[in-house]
Amino acid sequence: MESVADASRRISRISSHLLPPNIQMEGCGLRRENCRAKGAAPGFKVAVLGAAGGIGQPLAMLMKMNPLVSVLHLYDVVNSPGVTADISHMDTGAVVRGFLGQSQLEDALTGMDLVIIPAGVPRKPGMTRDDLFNINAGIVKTLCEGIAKCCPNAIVNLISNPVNSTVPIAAEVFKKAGTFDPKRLLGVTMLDVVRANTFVAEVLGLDPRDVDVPVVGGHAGVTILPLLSQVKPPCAFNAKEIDYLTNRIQNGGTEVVEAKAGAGSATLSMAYAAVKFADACLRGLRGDAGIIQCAFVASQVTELPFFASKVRLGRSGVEEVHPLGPLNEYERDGLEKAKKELEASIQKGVSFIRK
Ligand SMILES: NC(=O)c1ccc[n+]([C@@H]2O[C@H](COP(=O)([O-])OP(=O)(O)OC[C@H]3O[C@@H](n4cnc5c(N)ncnc54)[C@H](O)[C@@H]3O)[C@@H](O)[C@H]2O)c1
Ligand SMILES: O=C(O)C[C@H](O)C(=O)O
Repeated sequence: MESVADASRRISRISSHLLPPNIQMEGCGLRRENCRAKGAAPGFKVAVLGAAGGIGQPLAMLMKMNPLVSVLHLYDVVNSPGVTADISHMDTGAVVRGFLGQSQLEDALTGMDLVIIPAGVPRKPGMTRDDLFNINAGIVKTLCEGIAKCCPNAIVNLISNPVNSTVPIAAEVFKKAGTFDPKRLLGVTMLDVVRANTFVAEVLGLDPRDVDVPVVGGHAGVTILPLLSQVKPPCAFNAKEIDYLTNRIQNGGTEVVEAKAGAGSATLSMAYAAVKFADACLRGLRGDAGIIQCAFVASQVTELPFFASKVRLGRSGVEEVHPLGPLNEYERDGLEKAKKELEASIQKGVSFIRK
């Protein structure tokens, strides 16, 4: 089996050119460095950390297809050379470079505009997201230390679970490094919105693309709070529908974990949601107006320091955190339950760094 050191050397060779790592062309007398490619076209530089994983691979593929991306860095502690070689053959504009192992983390991050983090272990049946804390907290800490050092102005999209704790961990790492900008740290809760749109559309008999359900709070169990009273297009649900939809949206992740029966959690729908969210962040960075998405961010919308709600994205990241709007009694009850659990998860993340 190839050692990490050998694989590192191999990926360095592959990554040392702006051209994709296609086969060596000496056989026909042409070396890669003699090709006429001038390097990356204008666009954003994006890194995916955990790029060889279940989410990372389809996410990397979809980001390679995004016309706003000019450079795509794929980092993982295993298998990134293969994923990089594979994706680099796609005939889209982004130049792809691979990075393997901690020794290449800084190169992976330097100069990035957006860093997407799906690194970490997923759930198995019977586990909660919080059961992932012990492993994923350390992974997120290390990666965020790298971001603070190498690309402190990058927008960070944090996917690794438990999001309700990993976002506070990231914030504490950045505070310690003196680089924390609350506008640039976003926990990705887009999958909850994607699921909510799908399930609500099913109940209403609509096309999910025409449905918009705000989902606020956090990203675990009762902290996932769909605001069904604010669905667009405006509609009414009966009590049975509200119970069914709220439970299904809150337990959508568990539904997938159980169906995968030990083979991990949502990867494909998550990659789709992550790319939808990353694309919104990039359009905001480009200066597009009126880009609103839900995300778990530093917030004053409740008394908690972090909360998921609608945010307006722009050139500096989160430019405005929207208030929750009018809630009905069912949602007000849900909000109290969500806040109780969220407070403990946030505190757990903060203590992990401050201890
Ligand atoms: N926010 C959400 O909505 C959401 C949705 C789905 C999954 N998730 C979470 O995303 C995470 C990844 O899920 P997955 O299914 O892709 O898991 P996976 O095990 O398939 O992939 C994780 C990848 O992370 C890599 N990794 C581990 N340690 C690393 C490190 N220190 N640096 C860089 N990479 C490292 C692994 O090598 C692996 O390739 C899990 O924590 C999961 O719970 C979040
Ligand atoms: O459920 C999980 O563990 C993964 C993810 O958070 C999800 O919502 O699918």
